[in-house]
Amino acid sequence: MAAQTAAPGVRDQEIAAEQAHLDRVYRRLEEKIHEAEFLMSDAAQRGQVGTPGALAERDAQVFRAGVHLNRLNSEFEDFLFGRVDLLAGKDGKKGADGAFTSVDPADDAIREDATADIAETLHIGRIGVLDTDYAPLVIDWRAPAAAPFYRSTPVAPGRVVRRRVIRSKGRKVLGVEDDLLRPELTTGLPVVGDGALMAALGQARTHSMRDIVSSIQAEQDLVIRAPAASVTEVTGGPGTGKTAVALHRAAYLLYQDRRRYAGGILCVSPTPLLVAYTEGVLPSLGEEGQVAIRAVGSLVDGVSAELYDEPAVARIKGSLRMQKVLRNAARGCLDLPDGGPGLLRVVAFGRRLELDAQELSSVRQQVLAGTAPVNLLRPRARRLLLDALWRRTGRRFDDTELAAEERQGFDEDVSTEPEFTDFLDAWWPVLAPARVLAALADERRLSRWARRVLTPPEVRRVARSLRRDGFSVHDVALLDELETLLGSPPREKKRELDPMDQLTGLEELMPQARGESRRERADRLARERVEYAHVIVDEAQDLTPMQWRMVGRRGRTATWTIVGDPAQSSWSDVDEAARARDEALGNRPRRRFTLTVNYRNPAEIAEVASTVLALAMPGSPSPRAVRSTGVLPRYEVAGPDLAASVRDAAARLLEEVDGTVGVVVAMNRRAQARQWLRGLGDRVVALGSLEAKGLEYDATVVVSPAEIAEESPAGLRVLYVALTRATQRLTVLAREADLPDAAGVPDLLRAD
Ligand SMILES: Nc1ncnc2c1ncn2[C@@H]1O[C@H](COP(=O)(O)OP(=O)(O)OP(=O)(O)O)[C@@H](O)[C@H]1O
Repeated sequence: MAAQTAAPGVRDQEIAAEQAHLDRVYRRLEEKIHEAEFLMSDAAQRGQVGTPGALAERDAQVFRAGVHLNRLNSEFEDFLFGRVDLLAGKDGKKGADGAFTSVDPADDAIREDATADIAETLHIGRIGVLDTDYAPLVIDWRAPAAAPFYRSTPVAPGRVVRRRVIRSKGRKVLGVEDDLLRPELTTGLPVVGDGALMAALGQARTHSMRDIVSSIQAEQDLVIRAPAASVTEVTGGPGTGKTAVALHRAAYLLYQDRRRYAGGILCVSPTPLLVAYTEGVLPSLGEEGQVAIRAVGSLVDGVSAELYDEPAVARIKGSLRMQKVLRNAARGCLDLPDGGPGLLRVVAFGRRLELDAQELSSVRQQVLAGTAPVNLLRPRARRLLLDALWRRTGRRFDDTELAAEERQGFDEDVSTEPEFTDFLDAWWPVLAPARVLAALADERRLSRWARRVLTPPEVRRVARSLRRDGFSVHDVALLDELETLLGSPPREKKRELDPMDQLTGLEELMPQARGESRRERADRLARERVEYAHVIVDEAQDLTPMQWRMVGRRGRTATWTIVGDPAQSSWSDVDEAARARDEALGNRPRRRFTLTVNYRNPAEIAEVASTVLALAMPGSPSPRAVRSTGVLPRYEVAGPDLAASVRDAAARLLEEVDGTVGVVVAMNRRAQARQWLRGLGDRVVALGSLEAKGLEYDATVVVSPAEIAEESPAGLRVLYVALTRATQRLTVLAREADLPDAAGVPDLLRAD
């Protein structure tokens, strides 16, 4: 992109000009904080009165003031980050935010001698700020008028002559980076710096993802602002910004239609590590509370699974075949232990009444003929037992009224007898999903429930995996499926949200009224919520069919944003997963986008990765790396002491980069690798290959590509993920199994 560096004096002048603008913005913000504080305390008093009339007075102005107050108090690092200088617009109409919305320049905006005047200058920031005369001092990055800041390119610049990114800390402007989008014009605008994108990409990484609000690129902006209808599907290779775009889209949707998304946005992430890495992005965009970011192993209330099944087990547990097994198990569990009690004996009308095993079994069959969830069939089981006992009394009445009265008395007497209630509890217990899943750990039982669905070796494997302590990531989808099959007995009614709160969002602004922090409130809402208004799925290629069913249940009426890359899929049966995904999304129309530029890896690393991509998914295009560092990947062959070789490679990278180092090993070496790196500090982390999903580091060590590739049928794709995590440097450590050549390059990574 065109950029040229101006003389230092000009740079200082430009920084001073932006400083003057920022000072003005802060003065205005202080006034607004003052106003907002007054309005909020006034609203709180009305809120305590609690009459509908008083509540209704919490109008949109209060809401906006409160949003400002909350956000302003969040102390943004770079509150004001952008500026565009624009030619006169085509129709000259102003939008709701006071800025011209036309994208094309007016016919006479450019004179014949290629000179032009700047007609409008807009500053872009994390929230909008209007001056006292309603002129926009700062435009919210999500407003339509801010789109040219992101969308214009030198090929299609529209009205934008110069785009500027402003770097500031607190209230001080530190620097500016300009892109000149119409270098052919003479406008008198100075251009400073080498462009914002490169400055952002070159920064050292930490263990938290940063927002990209000041350098969103045109193809990304189209996704972020895509209309919310139905399903937005985004594919793109590693580092193309899919995760970043998905998170910015959540913030955008909330800005566009806060009322609709009061129903919550769920963002499903593959691992807890990726949740921890990304969860700071939305608060930095001024959004917190409405978006729940959850690992796929934490979607079921009260469960947080971090164990991984071996690939062969994961493959079975994730497949749709488990539906049938679980259905059998949910019903079969009623017979535990040992077929359940075999005799019901009660006393009524002074007589002993009994139902033997055979009669009980026929009652059970009759009840199970219904399709309702097992726990919800309990009242029917109770009724049919009473019917059978009543028949045992042999009573007959000609008078139907009398018969009904007698029968009612009988039911009341019998059903409150401890003999009857204890029997019912044992014979038709309220089943919890965890109990049913635990029952599958018994191989004999499982083979009964899995007859003609799983092979005997598969039964053995699954049963064995369920005998260890704790749940695996794949168990969680099974628990959720069981929850549906079993049904929850009616729970205590939750407090209804005050509809007025939802209208004005006041609860979000004043959580202190309930004595809870914003974070506590977000957690509480997430727990109470079972369905969401919008569901974002990150790394969607990894969801197994059973996981798609689980996620689908949380967004039955939602709109969706789904981001992923088939070439990074660690799931072996890609077609089965695609079918389950179609089922979860139904026949909602889909809008598809592809991202093509790799912002993470320098070209030198991307090239090595593309060698593996050609093996993992022949014919799949590699994204284009946006920059090159001139630093080639380093190839080393591990000595007999693998631990020492890994440690040395990591230590060397720690000296070479300022930020983080990730060491990626095959899953079964995870625990070992943590030990190897002990004492090297918290800039370095050890990761199992599946845990590396979505993460990035300044430098990475990939230990034995062959070991990673051979771990599972999807191993080559997992290796592709491992090789694409570094922003600056990559060391590949080969072992014997990698068949390294004389230069240490493993067989799998050789281009020939
Ligand atoms: N427009 C941009 N400006 C600055 N940085 C960007 C931009 N787009 C992406 N990045 C950076 O590139 C890196 C990769 O982005 P992200 O993790 O969202 O990619 P991804 O497509 O999800 O990758 P993967 O498929 O490997 O998980 C991140 O550091 C992100 O901040």
